[in-house]
Amino acid sequence: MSFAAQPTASLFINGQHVEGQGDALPVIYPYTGETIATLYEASTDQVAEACRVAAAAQADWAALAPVERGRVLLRAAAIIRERNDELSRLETLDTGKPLQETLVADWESGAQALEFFGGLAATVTGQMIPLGQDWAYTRREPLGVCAGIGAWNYPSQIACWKAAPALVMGNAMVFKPSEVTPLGALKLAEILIEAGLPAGVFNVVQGRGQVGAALTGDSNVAKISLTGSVPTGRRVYAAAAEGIRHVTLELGGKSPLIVFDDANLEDAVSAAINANFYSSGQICSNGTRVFLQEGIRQPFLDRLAERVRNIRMGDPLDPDTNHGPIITPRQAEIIRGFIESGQAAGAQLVCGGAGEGAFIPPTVFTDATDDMDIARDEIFGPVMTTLSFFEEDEVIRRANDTGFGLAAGVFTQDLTRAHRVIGKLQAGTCWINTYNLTPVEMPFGGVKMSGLGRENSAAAIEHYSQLKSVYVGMGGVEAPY
Ligand SMILES: NC(=O)C1=CN([C@@H]2O[C@H](COP(=O)(O)OP(=O)(O)OC[C@H]3O[C@@H](n4cnc5c(N)ncnc54)[C@H](O)[C@@H]3O)[C@@H](O)[C@H]2O)C=CC1
Repeated sequence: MSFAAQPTASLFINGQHVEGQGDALPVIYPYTGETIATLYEASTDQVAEACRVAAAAQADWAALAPVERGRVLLRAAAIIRERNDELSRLETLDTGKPLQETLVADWESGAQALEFFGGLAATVTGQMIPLGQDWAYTRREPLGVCAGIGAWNYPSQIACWKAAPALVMGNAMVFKPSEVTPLGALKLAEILIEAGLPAGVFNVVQGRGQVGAALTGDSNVAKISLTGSVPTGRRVYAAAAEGIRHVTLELGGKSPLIVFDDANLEDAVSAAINANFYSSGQICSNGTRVFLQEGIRQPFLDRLAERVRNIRMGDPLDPDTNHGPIITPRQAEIIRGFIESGQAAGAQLVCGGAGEGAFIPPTVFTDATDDMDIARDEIFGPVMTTLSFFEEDEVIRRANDTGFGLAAGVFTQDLTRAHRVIGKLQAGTCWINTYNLTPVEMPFGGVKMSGLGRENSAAAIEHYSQLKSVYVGMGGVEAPY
């Protein structure tokens, strides 16, 4: 491959590239199955060293004026934009996602987070609380060392979404990307140094689950922010409890997208495509349970099947490709298992199916029922399950009948119904007449099993800081004796 994916070394600690002392971590390009780089996991000692270094660097970083910290992030955002082409190619090699997507959705979204929090830095203030003669004030202070742990579907975006609010509030970070997609975070570390971040404030360790577990349990770590599956979230939460550490959990989902009879058909179909097939369906907030009101059901399915024929599946580096391979053979096998189980349970395929090798085409099921696995479990692949409904109350009840609560969408032209239904849906991130737009200005996160805390927006500031209250005595002090 002409494009060099092999990084200088696997880890980034204290501003230096450092080779990992653990097991090998091959980086496989999902399209060809070719090993494009070999990295090495961090040893337990190296994880501890990264956390120590971060703790040592954090105090001076926190002592800077917020506007100075913000400036570093703004410079990093500018560097990312200058190098977007090169970074997006690397992201495509790391994830297999079409260049058409990575050029606009991955590093660009990361740059927006750095820009947003960089600009917000100087606006974070405390409160002055009058108490008669005395008064109190609050300070919003950093937590210390934050651990970031990422999933493989948006590796660089996830790294930026976690680093930006953490760093701007004066924390240091040790980030562990997914073992499947380790490359982008190393680029972010280099870019932040180039933008003026002091060495040690942002560090990268690599490895599988046990490296994540070591990070989660490190005594220097004050907070863990995980993007991953529910089972991993449960483990991280339990480990965090041991040290009473803060957590943000961005976990999985099985989100409803409800299309009423009066919806704009073309928009609803577009949204359902975006909500199920972008990134080959490997998106946590996807609206994979598409509830269709009986009157719009058939026109919707017909138009969807027609539109899906325009898919261009193939080489992710080809600028015309809009549907890439599945991240790993193992994930493809899991997705195929769900497709088989849907068929065995009696659901009908409108289009798609098992596909071949790394590719699974956009797959749509109809005649599904709420109790089928394809309607209950997160598939994390390009599989849409459509379910029909008649009444508003009925669909709200069925939409909420899940342990997950990440996202939800409603399509209707009836303004009052849109807000009424959204008000009753148990989901952290909702859309009306669109789907899967996650601008940095809007809080993002889930309820129920889909997670805790919020990323993006000013809401994220609260999750990367803590309040100190200061009572100021202005008079004498009385005592009982
Ligand atoms: N809500 C959100 O923002 C998002 C959620 N996700 C969810 O992520 C999942 C897919 O990503 P995967 O990488 O397969 O998830 P995963 O849960 O297998 O792994 C996530 C990360 O956790 C690490 N990890 C594994 N065991 C650990 C442990 N015991 N302690 C600490 N870290 C550990 C992994 O190495 C990886 O870096 C899906 O469920 C998806 O819904 C993905 C993207 C966004």
